[in-house]
Amino acid sequence: MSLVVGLTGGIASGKSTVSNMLKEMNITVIDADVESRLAVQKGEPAYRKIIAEFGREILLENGEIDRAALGSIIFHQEEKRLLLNQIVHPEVRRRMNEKVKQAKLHHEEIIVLDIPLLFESNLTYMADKTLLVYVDEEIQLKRLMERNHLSAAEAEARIQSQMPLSAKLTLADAVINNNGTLRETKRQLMKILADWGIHKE
Ligand SMILES: CC(C)(COP(=O)(O)OP(=O)(O)OC[C@H]1O[C@@H](n2cnc3c(N)ncnc32)[C@H](O)[C@@H]1O)[C@@H](O)C(=O)NCCC(=O)NCCS
Ligand SMILES: Nc1ncnc2c1ncn2[C@@H]1O[C@H](COP(=O)(O)OP(=O)(O)OP(=O)(O)O)[C@@H](O)[C@H]1O
Repeated sequence: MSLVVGLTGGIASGKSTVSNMLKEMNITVIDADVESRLAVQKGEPAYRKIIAEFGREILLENGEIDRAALGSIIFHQEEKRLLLNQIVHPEVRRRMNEKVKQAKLHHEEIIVLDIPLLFESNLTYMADKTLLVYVDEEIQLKRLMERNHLSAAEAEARIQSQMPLSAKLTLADAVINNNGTLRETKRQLMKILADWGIHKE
């Protein structure tokens, strides 16, 4: 019976960093952000719905979604964000469920679902355990600004579009404090996996 772990956090809290550590241990990670990108590619059902709702001004020259343009809309207008979520999230859930099914057929010891909005979208039913990657807000803001080359206002708008990380602390089964070094994050990850009966090098 596979252990299904819902990995979550906040934007730029370190989910992908932890996901990469898990992949290095040959653990299957199913990434909601990756599935979300695939779901909105040209020709996909969600692609047509997004154009119908947001217009062709959110397209690049090559006809693909201009992610920066769409982001600048939805991270500043809640009703537009909810509209996009209604279009994209069902497709993401469908695609992830398919991949979970495939992974379970291979009787994998552990399957990790990297879902940024695990708690916001009430998706904890998909997982046996939830693992939060926590970071202090000022570090989160700094890392997001540096990674995405965003202004403080733009980064803050993205952070404010999610449940505060402090509120997620009480919801998760386990927490990795990612304020420190990668080495410290890895050590916490290995201990949590071991506590859950998953022993990796
Ligand atoms: C708005 C979009 C086009 C911006 O694309 P961009 O490449 O800049 O960001 P990316 O997709 O890599 O997301 C980066 C992070 O932003 C946060 N985020 C993305 N979408 C949302 C959302 N609807 N609500 C809150 N936070 C979000 C997540 O922490 C995510 O990890 C894209 O995020 C999108 O299509 N979002 C809607 C689908 C969604 O909710 N995805 C996130 C979880 S499935
Ligand atoms: N412990 C750490 N020390 C220093 N930098 C870190 C640490 N953890 C993550 N980072 C950096 O912070 C940024 C955000 O990390 P990461 O991309 O893993 O976050 P995320 O939660 O996956 O973000 P998103 O919500 O956008 O998917 C990246 O540039 C990453 O290299």
